[in-house]
Amino acid sequence: MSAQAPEVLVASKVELRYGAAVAVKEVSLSVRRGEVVAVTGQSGSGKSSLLYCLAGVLPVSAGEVWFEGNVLGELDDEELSALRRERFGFVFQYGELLPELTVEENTALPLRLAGQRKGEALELAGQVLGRLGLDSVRDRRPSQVSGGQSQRVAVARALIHKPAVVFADEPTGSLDSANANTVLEEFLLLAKAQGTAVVLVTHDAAVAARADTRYVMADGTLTPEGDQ
Ligand SMILES: Nc1ncnc2c1ncn2[C@@H]1O[C@H](COP(=O)(O)OP(=O)(O)OP(=O)(O)O)[C@@H](O)[C@H]1O
Repeated sequence: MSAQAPEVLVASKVELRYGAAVAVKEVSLSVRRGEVVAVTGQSGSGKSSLLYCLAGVLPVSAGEVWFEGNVLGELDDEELSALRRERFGFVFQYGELLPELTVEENTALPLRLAGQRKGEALELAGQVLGRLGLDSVRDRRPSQVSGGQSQRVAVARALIHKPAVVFADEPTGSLDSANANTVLEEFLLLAKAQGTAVVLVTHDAAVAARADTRYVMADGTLTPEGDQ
């Protein structure tokens, strides 16, 4: 990744409190176009809380998150939803596919939500699924595919609309290590190919090792790896 790539997401002294408890403490971070950033740390250290702040899912208690020239906290609900839908992608531990839709329909969902016609959306979904080796399962429901296939579908859905940033919370945490490695590799290759930045939360050092930049979260504080 080029050091010259522009910043797409910048957090400045972000804090998140749940009542009196401070889960994220004065975290500053910048993510460049196409950069893969990993955040590791023990359970309860605040990784997921930080991810939700960066993605505009939870409002910050203090500080600011900047994305494409906007402060997330200054957008109204409609603007924020549109931004999350169109410019961000999400992958979670268990894929979180919609059970009543086929693999292909699940993948096409972000394009459909952005108003793209069904035929075009499904065609693009078919292409992405093909790149991830999922041609043979495109008409199946999520309950009829394996765990690894299901996570690949989640990856396809997160990337299909070419978002600026994908937020991934333990994206391979439900897979065995061989499967996790392959899915992660395909995920990061596809993201790189389209210039999508990835913010990856994981407790797994082997997963974090694939990132361009690594941070460690401890007790709500974020530190570049090696600086502890
Ligand atoms: N909705 C909530 N209300 C109150 N406290 C919360 C809430 N969500 C998380 N916490 C607390 O905030 C702290 C950080 O939690 P968070 O889930 O961000 O950690 P994490 O590093 O992602 O953990 P894990 O690796 O186990 O998912 C923990 O002490 C947790 O108990």
